[in-house]
Amino acid sequence: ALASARSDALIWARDPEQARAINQQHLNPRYLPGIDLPPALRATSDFDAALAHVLDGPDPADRLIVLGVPMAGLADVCRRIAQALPALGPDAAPVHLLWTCKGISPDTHEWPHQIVAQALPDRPWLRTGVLSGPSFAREVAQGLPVALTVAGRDPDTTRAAQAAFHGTRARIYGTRDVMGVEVGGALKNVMAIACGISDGLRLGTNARAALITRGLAEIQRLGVALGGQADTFIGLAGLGDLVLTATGELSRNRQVGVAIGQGRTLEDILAGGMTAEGVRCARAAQALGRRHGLDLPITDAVCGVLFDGVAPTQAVAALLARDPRDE
Ligand SMILES: NC(=O)C1=CN([C@@H]2O[C@H](COP(=O)(O)OP(=O)(O)OC[C@H]3O[C@@H](n4cnc5c(N)ncnc54)[C@H](OP(=O)(O)O)[C@@H]3O)[C@@H](O)[C@H]2O)C=CC1
Ligand SMILES: O=C(CO)COP(=O)(O)O
Repeated sequence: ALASARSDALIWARDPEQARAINQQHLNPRYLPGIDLPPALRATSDFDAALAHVLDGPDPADRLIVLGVPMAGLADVCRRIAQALPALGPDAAPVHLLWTCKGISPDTHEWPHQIVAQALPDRPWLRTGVLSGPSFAREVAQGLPVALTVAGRDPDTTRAAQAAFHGTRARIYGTRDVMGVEVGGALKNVMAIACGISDGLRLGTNARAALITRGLAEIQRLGVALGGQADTFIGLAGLGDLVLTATGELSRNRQVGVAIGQGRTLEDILAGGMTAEGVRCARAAQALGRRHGLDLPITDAVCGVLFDGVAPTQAVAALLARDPRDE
């Protein structure tokens, strides 16, 4: 998206072959086959060179890094940034660092902003935030319109992201609610698995709408308990991304659910190495809910099916048999 409107967008890929394909053929055959990338987009597999490119740009007000790695790679990439970024003085122009990952650490139950803060402490010139919302990568790469939320504690960060993407096909809304945006992004993946299971079982569109609506209530319940703002969950990073992922055929989390509903095993589905963040974060969401004394029945049902051998039909029956309650 950035390279569609600016000539200075540089992508770093750890695989030199991928960087070469982007530079020479303007293609990303592994992840976005068949899509022509903007000719202005350049790539490198040299991490230090990528960081130098950010620091040496002509406009010091324009230093922006977007981390597009999955949760499993976030700490690692942040540590590399910590090693490679020189210490800048207190008067240095800020460097804005955004991440796109959606999830919770399965081991430590940490959120992305906590992982980033731990890996990159004591750098007042580094301003951080999360970029999230309904955004299938393939559609963004095709130049189709997309609206996203950027959340950062410092308004400079949201402004920097909005300015960087202005003039592209991506429209960015700002908020300060980092926690709410991260909870929305992580939990919608769990709900997308639930909707996929329902659709794989051919339970119909009424059931899907029920799961989306009650799933949103569950996401909001956890998000507010963790300090997020209730309104965030009816925005792009909440309802927007939930609707997209629970219903859109491009969603990998939804695809996992559909395959399970059709009778395949999780091991078999993930054997190809597909990133489905909802699988990795469902248990952590469940644990956080329990710690806060919250009722998260859909998350519990997804965990039961994914990890505890509960049959999908049995999980549906258990959800329907819960005691009646007020909406
Ligand atoms: N795909 C989408 O439509 C969207 C994804 N997201 C979120 O963004 C995050 C990234 O998703 P996505 O791009 O789809 O993930 P993919 O797994 O498809 O791609 C990840 C990219 O990150 C690289 N990578 C993975 N681990 C590391 C690491 N430890 N160090 C360096 N590079 C690494 C991969 O490199 P290599 O090929 O060498 O393995 C690959 O280039 C996820 O949390 C996802 O939920 C958010 C919005 C939309
Ligand atoms: O987060 C996404 C769209 O906003 C991508 O969803 P999947 O990870 O389920 O493909």
